[in-house]
Amino acid sequence: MLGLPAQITVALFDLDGVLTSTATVHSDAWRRAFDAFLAERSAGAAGEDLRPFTERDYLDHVDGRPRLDGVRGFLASRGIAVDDTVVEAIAEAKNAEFLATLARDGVSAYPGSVRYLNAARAAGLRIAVVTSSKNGAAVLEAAGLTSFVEHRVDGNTIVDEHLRGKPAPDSYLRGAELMGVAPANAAVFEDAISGVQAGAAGRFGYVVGIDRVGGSQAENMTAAGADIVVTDLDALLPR
Ligand SMILES: O=P(O)(O)OC[C@H]1O[C@@H](O)[C@H](O)[C@@H](O)[C@@H]1O
Repeated sequence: MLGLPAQITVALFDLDGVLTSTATVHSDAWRRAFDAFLAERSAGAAGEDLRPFTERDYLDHVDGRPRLDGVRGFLASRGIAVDDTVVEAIAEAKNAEFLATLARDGVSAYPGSVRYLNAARAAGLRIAVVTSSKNGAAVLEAAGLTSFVEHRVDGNTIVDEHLRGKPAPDSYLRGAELMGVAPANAAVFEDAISGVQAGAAGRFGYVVGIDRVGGSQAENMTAAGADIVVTDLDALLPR
């Protein structure tokens, strides 16, 4: 059904970059927050790489991961050690940037994803959202997608329930549990390598990679465990 194996009864969708075009809003907010930090730290300790934040940095260290994991992962990749107060300050600066853009520009859902959600609902495929973002509820609401979703696991659930963030499978496993199905009966839809890794680690029945960036992303998704890679969910709908 809908491009998925017959045993799949539940669809677990990541949100930013899968259903809504907010991955770039996150990525821009991160760039502004990290670049302000890097510029200010111009006289860093030896071995620190203080060059500006790049799209590659986002994809490798931040994309799909909970907010604080993203800060820690990126700083570690640059050889920068800071205490928790600094980690939290960068995270807060990023969130302020993200919320400001959201308030200014709103949120748009990918038309192909909305078509897929409607087709899924019509076909009786049950729907949950599994996102690392603490802004998941607000983004779903702003995009007009809340009513499609039976359960939501988000960045707040991850903190409250002490789950490990993606690339660990915990948040997806919690999604399947809330939906009352085994991982083998659920499909994971992801645009981040960390999320594809989470789907593969949880032994989900099918892992769909959505390549929104091009370049080597599709190849990297396959290597991370995606069963199929498409550039839009539309590609899974009957022609
Ligand atoms: O800062 P938030 O809204 O809690 O989001 C955390 C992460 O959520 C993920 O969904 C995004 O892919 C990341 O870019 C983002 O950093």
